Amino acid sequence: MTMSVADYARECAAQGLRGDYSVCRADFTVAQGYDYSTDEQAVWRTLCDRQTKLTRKLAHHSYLDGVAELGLLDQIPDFGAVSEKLRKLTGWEIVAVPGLIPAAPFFDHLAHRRFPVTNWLRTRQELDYIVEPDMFHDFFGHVPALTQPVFADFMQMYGEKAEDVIALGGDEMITRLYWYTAEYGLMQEAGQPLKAFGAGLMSSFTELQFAVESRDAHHVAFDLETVMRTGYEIDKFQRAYFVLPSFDALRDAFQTADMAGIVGRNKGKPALDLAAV
Ligand SMILES: C[C@H](O)[C@H](O)[C@H]1CNc2nc(N)[nH]c(=O)c2N1
Ligand SMILES: N[C@@H](Cc1ccccc1)C(=O)O
Ligand SMILES: [Fe+2]
Repeated sequence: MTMSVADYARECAAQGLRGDYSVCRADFTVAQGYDYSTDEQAVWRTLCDRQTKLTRKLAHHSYLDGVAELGLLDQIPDFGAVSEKLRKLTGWEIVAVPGLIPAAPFFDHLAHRRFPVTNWLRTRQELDYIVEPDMFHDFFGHVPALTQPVFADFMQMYGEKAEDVIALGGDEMITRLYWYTAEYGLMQEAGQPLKAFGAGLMSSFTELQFAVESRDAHHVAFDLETVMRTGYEIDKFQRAYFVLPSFDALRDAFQTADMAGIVGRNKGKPALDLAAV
């Protein structure tokens, strides 16, 4: 692992990130510490109610199938109980983290079928959008699809491949790929208008609508190498969203990619300007 918890804690504090990294284990996990206030429980229910009305209409069926399977969004999830359920369905579990964690430990968790979920919740002032991942994003956005066997396998493979790419020096490139697919991807669905696929869209009231429905949203056809060259910002609406033809197309692109070639060609080059793609 390239970064120590202490160094990362200093970096996050300097950037104004909200998590308490002082209590992290070496793999960046913490105890969930289930002691949420009644006000936080109310914020959780409000978030779920508002967002479920949107996802019903705008989310890809692969996500909605997961929500149906996972059920129960009426209170802040107990990570232990959810993990028990997931373990039976797909062999995944969720682990608590204090917030954003570095790419290497993040992908190592995925490779071992553990999904990191932040243990704190956004405030009432951030119902529409928050600039860093919180529990609502991590749980509501990412966890439902982990109940689906094909997706569950894909996410583990993602973690494994990512570790290979990081070893080649491509940590920025693999992070962009994750960003523009798992976080902000759009996906086509037979006989349907364009749908949202990425978790960063599922958890934001305003960006979900913008990305899928706004005429100002810039949509670009998915191309793996282009994605891996395209820079991003985590705290603003995305300047472009890549459109995936299907889940199978994503998996195939991933499986057949010549990652060593891509990294070799692009390492050290400046990120692509989104206005140009
Ligand atoms: C891999 C890439 O950096 C990506 O944005 C990861 C990093 N760390 C994370 N950490 C948390 N808690 N949640 C996330 O969604 C991510 N995403
Ligand atoms: N912007 C997302 C949260 C998020 C931040 C950073 C990275 C990924 C997701 C939301 O409002 O829910
Ligand atoms: Fe995320």
